[in-house]
Amino acid sequence: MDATTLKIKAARAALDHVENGMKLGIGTGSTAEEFVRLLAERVAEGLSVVGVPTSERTARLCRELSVPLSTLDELPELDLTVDGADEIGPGLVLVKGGGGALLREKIVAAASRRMIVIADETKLVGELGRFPLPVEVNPFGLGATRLAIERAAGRLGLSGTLKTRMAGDGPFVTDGGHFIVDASFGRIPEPRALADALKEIPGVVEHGLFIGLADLAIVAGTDGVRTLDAATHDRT
Ligand SMILES: O=C[C@H](O)[C@H](O)[C@H](O)COP(=O)(O)O
Repeated sequence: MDATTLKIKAARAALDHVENGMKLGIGTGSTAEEFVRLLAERVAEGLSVVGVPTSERTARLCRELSVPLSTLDELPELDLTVDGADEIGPGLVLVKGGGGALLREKIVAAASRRMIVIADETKLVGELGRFPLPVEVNPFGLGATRLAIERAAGRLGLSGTLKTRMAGDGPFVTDGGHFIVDASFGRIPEPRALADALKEIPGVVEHGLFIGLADLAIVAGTDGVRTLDAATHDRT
């Protein structure tokens, strides 16, 4: 079974949690886009929902497919956010931001009563950190911020390459006008400690560690679709 088929299976299972009248946070990335496509089919059949997109890319797709959109200014509290992830670790701690949308994704997830993460089984890991951790930074003082990230990680026993994400000839620029530093630590045994340390650096706008935000993970594999609960990170 190819990755796209698995992403569609996870997205379809998430749709079962969507109810008429819901205010939805809508994630970013290839898996979230499968969810948008399926959601659009249901909307065309009469389902009434309104979505808050987590990126301009997702907003464009929603508009193309006639999924009604709003903003967190109009709807500051959402019922459910459905989004993908780059890694899903124990306790449903996530690494996100491979598509550069982590800041809006985190704001939207935090404004939602529930967050469901959807993924194919390759995203499930025993320990986070194989996927480089995206850190969104202010362009001002980039060099100093990179050094501060390196030192903060070092104090936690972490080392690795930091790369400013590029898009063509220049740095990749997020929807919020920031840069992304991808930090390849290889392993993140203490996500909370790293998250706290990163948040103390003034140039860091946000990081891709999502802790205590996901309630449920729907993970599709060749053996079927599993639902993992945040409390147990186990089959429910
Ligand atoms: O910034 C992007 C997001 O965090 C995505 O949800 C994440 O990168 C997973 O994307 P995909 O479903 O394409 O693997």
